[in-house]
Amino acid sequence: YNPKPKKIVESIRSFLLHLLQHNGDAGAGSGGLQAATACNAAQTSPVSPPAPSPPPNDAGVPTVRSIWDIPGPRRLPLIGTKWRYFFGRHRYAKVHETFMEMHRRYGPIMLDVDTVPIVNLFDRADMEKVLRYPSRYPFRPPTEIVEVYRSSRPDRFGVTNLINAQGAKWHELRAKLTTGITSRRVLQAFIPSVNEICDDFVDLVRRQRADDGTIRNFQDIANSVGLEIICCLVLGRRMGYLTTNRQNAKFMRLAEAVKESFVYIGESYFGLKLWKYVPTRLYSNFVRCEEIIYETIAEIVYEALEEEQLNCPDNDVKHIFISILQTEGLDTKEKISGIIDLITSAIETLSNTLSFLLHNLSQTVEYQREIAHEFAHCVQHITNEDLVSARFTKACIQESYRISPTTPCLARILEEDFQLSGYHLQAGTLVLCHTRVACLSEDNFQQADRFLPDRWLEQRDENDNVVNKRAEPGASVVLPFGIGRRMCPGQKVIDIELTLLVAKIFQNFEIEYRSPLDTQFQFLLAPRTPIEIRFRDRT
Ligand code: HEM
Repeated sequence: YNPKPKKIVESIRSFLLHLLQHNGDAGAGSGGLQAATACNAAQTSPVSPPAPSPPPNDAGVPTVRSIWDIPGPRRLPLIGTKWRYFFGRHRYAKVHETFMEMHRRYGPIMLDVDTVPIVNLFDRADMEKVLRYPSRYPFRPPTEIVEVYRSSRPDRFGVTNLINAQGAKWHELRAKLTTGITSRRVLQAFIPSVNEICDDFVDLVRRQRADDGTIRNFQDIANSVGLEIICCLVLGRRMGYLTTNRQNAKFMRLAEAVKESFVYIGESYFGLKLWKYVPTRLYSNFVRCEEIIYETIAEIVYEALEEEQLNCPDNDVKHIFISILQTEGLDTKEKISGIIDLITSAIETLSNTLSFLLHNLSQTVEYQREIAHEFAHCVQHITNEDLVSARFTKACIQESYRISPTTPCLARILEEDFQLSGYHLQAGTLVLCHTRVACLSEDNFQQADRFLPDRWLEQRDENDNVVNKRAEPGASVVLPFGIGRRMCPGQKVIDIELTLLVAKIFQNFEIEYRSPLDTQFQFLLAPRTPIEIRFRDRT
């Protein structure tokens, strides 16, 4: 670990520079502190306050304002607006609610100041401008703590990885690591295996539920199914996490380490970031999780590789990880850590998304019946055609992404100057597009706080012709997987996985959420655990 005193000087210098600028809270009234402590306000945002119009110059022509004119919480010497996160652990865990409050208070755009200014966007039109910018290599800010740790382990990791890389290097990694998991042909051929895994999941629920039908730690089996599916896709073999005792201590440690590492990544963005200079407890904990993740998954990958070599498979049916390992132009470390990243990305994201979706569906038993009805004709395996025609199930999933996404915002670095909500932002500015806030705003969705899958359904006549296309004005901000060239390469896998899981669950059970759902920000938005769900056999 290398302390970097130069960086400390840089940070201090940049804050001193900010101090020379306007000092925040310029927008909607006074009392930034008050705004920041009002974190537990209601979840949904009413219609947004309009952007204040630009002040006219002497000739009466509205002037374009700079980044430092953007309203936001008061900026303090050296710590900028970071003080907002210093009020106990809950401030950080509830940061998604704080952003709702910030939107209500400051309007469509808000400035935070960290080591650099961060522009928070809440307005749909602004987000569309930024996210739909036709970029060759979209620029997403890297996760610094991952970069710092990985560069301290050159024995294991290449110079960068897919999630953090930029420019031509990112493009190369993206092309070489994700071709298999995004291929329609590969994924369609994978559907029978996902069917089997989902059947095993249903059996596991039956075996593990208590006498009253309750599963007490639902997140554990949700993690197991996520890992089983991604290992089956990438490594081409069943791991047995759902059917055997392999759901053992080692695997539980892996799932826990993935979850915890997201928490530490999230925390590393806030506060004073002392971990950059000294190995703080946060940094040491993060390293501990990363080591568990690397060692456990590397062991799985190497085991699979050994078996593959023993069986000498036909070249045409190469598994995704073998294709990656045989790719030219990347070094072995980049390939192994790329495979590990793909597997890791698929565990917690799926588990959170499934838990939120089941919570939303548990509120209305008719929705559960409608899903069961949609798949009633599938006695054995569900096919690709069944998945495509399951309109109601897809509408439920889409609505759940809108109302309870696991990724509440998307980050970009502007590649050219932009005018957003009347402010001039220069190329290089870091912006956060708060899609969750926009999805919960009445500006974009009527009855935004209600789970209403019908809003995504077209009206059809008796011959199944569309007679009325529903046009939700806010549809463009429902972006659970991001957008553009940098969007999530796992989307198609998750589409299949989630639809099949929901289909099999409601073919077999009616569910009831037994634990209250509380959300916490852990880099991803996650349900507070443990989650208790009662599964009653469908009669
Ligand atoms: C419900 C599950 C998932 C959600 C909600 C999700 C969401 C996201 C989002 C929002 C991004 C950033 C996109 C952007 O900046 O535009 C992303 C990136 C990424 N995701 Fe996912 N993801 C999920 C599952 C997966 C799975 C299953 C995999 C792997 C198979 C995966 C691998 C990745 C990778 C590698 C990136 C970085 C892509 C790049 O920078 O080029 N994700 N994901």
